[in-house]
Amino acid sequence: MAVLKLLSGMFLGSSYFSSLFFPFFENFATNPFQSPYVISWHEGDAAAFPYPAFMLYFMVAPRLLMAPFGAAMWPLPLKFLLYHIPLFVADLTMLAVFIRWFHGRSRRVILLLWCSPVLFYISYIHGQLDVVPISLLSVSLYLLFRERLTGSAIVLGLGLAAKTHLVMTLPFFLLYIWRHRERTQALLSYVGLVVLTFVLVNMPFLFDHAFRHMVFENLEQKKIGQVAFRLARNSPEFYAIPAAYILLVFYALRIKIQNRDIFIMFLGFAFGVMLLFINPMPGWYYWVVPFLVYFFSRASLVQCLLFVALQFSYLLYFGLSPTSDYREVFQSVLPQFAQGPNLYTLFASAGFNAPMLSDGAFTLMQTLLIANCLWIYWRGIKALQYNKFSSHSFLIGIAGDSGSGKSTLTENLLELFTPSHMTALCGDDMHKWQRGHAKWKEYTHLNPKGNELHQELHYLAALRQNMTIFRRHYDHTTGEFTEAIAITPKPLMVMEGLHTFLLKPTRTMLDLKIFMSPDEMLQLHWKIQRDMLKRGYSKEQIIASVEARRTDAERYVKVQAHAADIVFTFFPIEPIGDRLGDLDYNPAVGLRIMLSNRFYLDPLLDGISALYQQNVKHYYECENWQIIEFMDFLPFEAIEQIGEKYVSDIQDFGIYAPAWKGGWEGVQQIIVAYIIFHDGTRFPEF
Ligand SMILES: Nc1ncnc2c1ncn2[C@@H]1O[C@H](COP(=O)(O)OP(=O)(O)OP(=O)(O)O)[C@@H](O)[C@H]1O
Ligand SMILES: O=C(CO)[C@H](O)[C@H](O)COP(=O)(O)O
Repeated sequence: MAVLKLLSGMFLGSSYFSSLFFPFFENFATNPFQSPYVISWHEGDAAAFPYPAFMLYFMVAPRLLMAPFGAAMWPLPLKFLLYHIPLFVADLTMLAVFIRWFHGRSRRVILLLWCSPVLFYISYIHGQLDVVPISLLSVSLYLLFRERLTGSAIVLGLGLAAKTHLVMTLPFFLLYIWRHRERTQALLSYVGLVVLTFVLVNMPFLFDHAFRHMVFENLEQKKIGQVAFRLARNSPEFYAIPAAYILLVFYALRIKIQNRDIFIMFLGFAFGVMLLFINPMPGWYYWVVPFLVYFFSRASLVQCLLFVALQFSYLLYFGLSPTSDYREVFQSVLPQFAQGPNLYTLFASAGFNAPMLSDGAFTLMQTLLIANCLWIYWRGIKALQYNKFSSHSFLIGIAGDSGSGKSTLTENLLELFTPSHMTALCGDDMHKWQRGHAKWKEYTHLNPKGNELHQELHYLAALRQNMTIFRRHYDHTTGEFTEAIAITPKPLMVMEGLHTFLLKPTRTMLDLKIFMSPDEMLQLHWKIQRDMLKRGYSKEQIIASVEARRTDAERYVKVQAHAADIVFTFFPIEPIGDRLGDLDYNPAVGLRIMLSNRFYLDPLLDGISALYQQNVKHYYECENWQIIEFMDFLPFEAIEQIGEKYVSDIQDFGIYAPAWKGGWEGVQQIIVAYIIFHDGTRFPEF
């Protein structure tokens, strides 16, 4: 395919390429210190090159590099080849981005994107340059989704400096950044960098009247104002395309661009609007096809037929249109054939109704474009609506005794789901009194009487209704409460504490309940280490406090295990003995996971067993439970591989580089994430 593309680029090309772009590039290549925009302008060729400077530099780079090797005298096909190398590089770059996005679906991406007949025709037969800005757009998006905002802004600025149409994407970028960062400063720096890059790249030409006229006031842009109508005879014109575009931006504002799919769907729509309303140039379809590929890469083969039909109708229409260049593109290899009448003229002279054929093909193409857009709408928005996180936060409760590993698990979940998708609340914030208060002699921290559990219930109910709450925090380093801080609901909320499922209504409200129940000695060992290092207690104080709270731990904390959906039990592989509390002793541990038998985990467990034979034991116990035991530690690479394969929904959720951990912490992340995204949580308790 690569060879075919380059060969085609060498020998074929419409007059756009050969009569407009090619002489323009040659002007610049032979005289790089004189503005080719000014030359074309003086020669009356105002439409020669409607693109800003980055497109010029990028397209002419190989030709300039080859200048010392006599490229000026090379035969035409070789020069054409030089000018197609940048298109080829852009094409390959976009393919690389898509392959990164769709791990495990590279064959489909290669088929739909790299082998797309429409994209092939546009770049290597017709000779339009749209692959360059679209490829830069895909790189900018790639960097954005990896949270590399600076790189993304610079590449978007370069994209704008390749084709100004890209400015249409900017509002969607900003909405996405706002959704993820919620900082005006992030927006301002992003826009600033985009504009700065654009200005710097174009600086050598910005003061030319010729450049400004050719780039900012060209015929293509004027087409945007062509679709207009007057509501009354003397009323002003109503421009349909800007109106449709503004409505689209408002729609994006309303539904909030929260993940990659929705973002890309809006870009597809924004360009789709242009194509639908204006009689499109062949190259314009480059603005929508890659976004369709994005969605069809994950569709069934039957659904892909819709996309195939669109491409077929495109080739049909641009073959039957009165301006078809299907013969003209052969001008440098078969000049006589190229000058012959095109299909439209042939049909007309053979007595067929050529205008009707052409209009019919146009109608088919545009209808299929609408159908394709509706399909990606369904894929992007409807999937979001069905998604369990769209209407209210998904609440995860984590309960367990002091030092049982609640905060550690919460931290690992927070790293995986990121603070833009998850917020954690700590139950200790609901203690009634600060450290040292006389009441703590009457009640232990494990006694519900020492905690505002009903207030916590109100907080949870408010968050569930998407309301912001104001809540103080208990600072363990000072033993004091902080000022109340605002907590806004996120799609995932973790509530961790000693009594998270003690009240019945709280239990009912939680979507997933996790109980931490490590081996007693291990828990004591962990608690001693943590409280000595982080909370300033001595080993003796800690042991005395655990003893004093033992009855309350049994009565109020451990009883919650029966209400859990998942119970994690860590145990030491060897007895801890007299090394209890040694700060430098980290005992090797195993993990036993007890889960409600309503979760269907076989696909995940079979997958893990296939990867790591003999590692997983899975069995059912009593009437409510199933047990998973891992025989061996799973290294980071294994967790990452399992996560990629079995928790791929995390990408639809907007997390494209999940922070998996190795070992047991990774296993906990996998189990929790798998259950969140899979059907287990869809079934209520019967
Ligand atoms: N999976 C684990 N592997 C190794 N160490 C762990 C693990 N989980 C917890 N620990 C150790 O136990 C200590 C206590 O854990 P953590 O702070 O998460 O408990 P907690 O239940 O939140 O306690 P508290 O309710 O008192 O705040 C941690 O400092 C950590 O060193
Ligand atoms: O049980 C506890 C945490 O779950 C703590 O003992 C309780 O929060 C009091 O903390 P501190 O000793 O730092 O004042």
